[in-house]
Amino acid sequence: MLRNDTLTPRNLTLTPELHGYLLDQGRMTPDPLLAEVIERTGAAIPDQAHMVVAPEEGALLTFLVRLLGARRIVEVGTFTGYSSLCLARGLPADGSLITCDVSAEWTALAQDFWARDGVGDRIELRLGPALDTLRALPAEPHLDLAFIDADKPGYIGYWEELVPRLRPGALLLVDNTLFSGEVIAEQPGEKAAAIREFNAHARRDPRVELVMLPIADGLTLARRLPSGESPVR
Ligand SMILES: C[S@@+](CC[C@H](N)C(=O)[O-])C[C@H]1O[C@@H](n2cnc3c(N)ncnc32)[C@H](O)[C@@H]1O
Repeated sequence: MLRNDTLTPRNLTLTPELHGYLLDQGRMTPDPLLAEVIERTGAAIPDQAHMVVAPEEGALLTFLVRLLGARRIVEVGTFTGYSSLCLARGLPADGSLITCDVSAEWTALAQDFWARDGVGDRIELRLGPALDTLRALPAEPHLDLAFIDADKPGYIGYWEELVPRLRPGALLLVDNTLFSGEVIAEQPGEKAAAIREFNAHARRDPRVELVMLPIADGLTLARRLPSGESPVR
């Protein structure tokens, strides 16, 4: 068994300059519409603007949708629509994204951006507590990808509704799973404690295999195992 102190973290501190280089060289710099989402969110909702996913994470969402050839997606946590745009842009013309939120005010901004991007017809906004929306979805496995990025104490409930609805091989992505590093604090705050409980819950789940990436605030990728397939680890 490898001791923890023999594992050297390889992660870099991203200075603004290095972050700019990463976005540029990875072709992940927000295009004018995505940049406008960031700017208008900052102007309209300055206290909450940090909730928009990072540009590199948004680019990864589009990439994964395309990689999987995903056609049916569910998102929990719309806000002003940045991640929805990234997900919808990866969909084929007949693909669909259902996105859940409780705020009519914040998602009004999102709807404007989607329409202007030409992906509005692929996105269905469902307003109301996400748990109710997820419970109303068909129970059988039909989703190719799902993304959780909403209230942290709700994560386990969202996971439990989404995992059975994933097709074999489908991906469930979960945001903020390192929660600014607070997940390992001795006395984590309420949200970090909820994420820690969620992480332990996901880690024990035999229906999926997992990786956790230190991108942005931490992103967990869970792949629904086809029946008879064992996790690689
Ligand atoms: C972190 S933000 C989502 C950010 C978004 N993914 C983006 O890239 O801009 C979380 C969102 O979850 C929504 N939310 C909070 N509690 C919710 C609930 N119980 N059901 C549905 N949405 C909820 C909030 O209104 C907020 O817009």
